[in-house]
Amino acid sequence: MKIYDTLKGELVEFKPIKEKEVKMYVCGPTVYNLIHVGNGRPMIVFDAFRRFLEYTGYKVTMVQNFTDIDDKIINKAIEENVPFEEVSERYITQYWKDAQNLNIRASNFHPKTTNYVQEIIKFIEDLIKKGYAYESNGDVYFEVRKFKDYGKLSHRNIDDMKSGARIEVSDIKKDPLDFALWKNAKPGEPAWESPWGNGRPGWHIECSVMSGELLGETFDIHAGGNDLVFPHHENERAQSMARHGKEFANYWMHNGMIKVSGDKMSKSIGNIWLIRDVVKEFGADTTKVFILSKHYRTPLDFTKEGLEEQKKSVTRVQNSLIEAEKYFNGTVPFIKNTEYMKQTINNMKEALSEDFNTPKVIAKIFEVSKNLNKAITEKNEQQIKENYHLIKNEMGPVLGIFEKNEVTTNDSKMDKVMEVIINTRKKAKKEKNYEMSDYIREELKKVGIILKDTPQGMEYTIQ
Ligand SMILES: Nc1ncnc2c1ncn2[C@@H]1O[C@H](COP(=O)(O)OP(=O)(O)OP(=O)(O)O)[C@@H](O)[C@H]1O
Ligand SMILES: [Zn+2]
Repeated sequence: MKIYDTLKGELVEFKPIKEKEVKMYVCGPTVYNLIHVGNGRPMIVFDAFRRFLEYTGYKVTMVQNFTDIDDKIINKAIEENVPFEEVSERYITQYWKDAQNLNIRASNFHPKTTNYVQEIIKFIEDLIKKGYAYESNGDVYFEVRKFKDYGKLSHRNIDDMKSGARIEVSDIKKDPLDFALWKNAKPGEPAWESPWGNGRPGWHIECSVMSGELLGETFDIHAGGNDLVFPHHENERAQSMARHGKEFANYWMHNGMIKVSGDKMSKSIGNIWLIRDVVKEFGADTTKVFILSKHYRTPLDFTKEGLEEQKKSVTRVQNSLIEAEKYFNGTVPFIKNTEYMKQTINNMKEALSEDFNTPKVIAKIFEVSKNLNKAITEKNEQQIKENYHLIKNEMGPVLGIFEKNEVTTNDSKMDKVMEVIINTRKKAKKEKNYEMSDYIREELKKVGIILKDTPQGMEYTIQ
């Protein structure tokens, strides 16, 4: 399998540290707001990548952190006049709702920064001992010039960076490039005791610590959005390599940005689309297909038109699956992989082994769905089974799409619930409990569900 490694700046052959095992770390969200489509991209892409690794026989250990202490969280807590934990816990809970709606599997570990403060302190103490960090005014800084490899991941030259205008000048740092490992707490801010006084961890250190604790000092793949390459990942790498004296992550994978009219979709710019709103309007499959139909490293323009377009194709696939199920009265019989199936599966594996080329696989799914429709029209049972199982049990699950019948599941569940309600009302009427039967009718009416007596029995309509 080949992947593009940001550090080497080229496609490279992937070789895990331990045969058939992959340990990977994905930078997770800072939990002070609801997840937007931009944050959704690494979730969707790396969930699919992990599924593919597992599909090809790797045992994967995946870690995705929650940054649950940070300036943005503190500011939100001050705004709302609540403890910072209330903000972070609220958005972690909401994260899980979004992840579940998107059919994204939980990682093996979801560590939170605040649970690793002692390990963080220890890590910083080691960096100071080794001469890579210094204390200043209750803060602790990493001394970038001491780490010879600095800039290698983001392909930047340390002297060019220094002349860059965006780095603030401060008299408490030895060098403007030095970054905070530990921040002295201002009065009233959340703080932990440390050898440097009360304070809290800087942003980058948490990922070095949690990845090291859960995956080891050197692990296979580090992933995240490409907005994190510098400074976040450059700094993570510097800290970890300075402390352990060995490579941090063997491969670096970065997804491109979701953009809106040319700008990065971002909370700070305010051009965000919440993932839950998009899933509600277009469904999880369309949201995921929209993202996976572009190669993960390229920028992707978010437009409603783009989603609408994608929804048409996705609905065609969903309908073809439903029609196949109907053809066999519910369950499409199992079939042993035929030559056609084996070849299609091999094509998929080849595409995904070439820097995770999901657009090729999505295009193939659309083609297989067309074949499925044709087979249904021609009543060719063998081909119905082949094409159906290719989508439903091979290509779909590998990417995390078309696993649930989005079109029907809710409708049929709703039918079932309504059947129970209608029967309860019937029973109430039979027992002359008119108060109860009227209550049921009126309460349903309030939410726009109208009961109607028809020659076939009681029916309902939703307004
Ligand atoms: N527009 C985007 N497109 C793709 N990935 C993104 C985008 N915005 C954030 N990410 C990724 O989402 C993950 C979670 O990031 P985080 O919560 O730190 O968001 P963020 O970068 O602070 O968002 P924002 O810029 O909206 O404040 C990271 O891997 C980050 O790279
Ligand atoms: Zn990180």
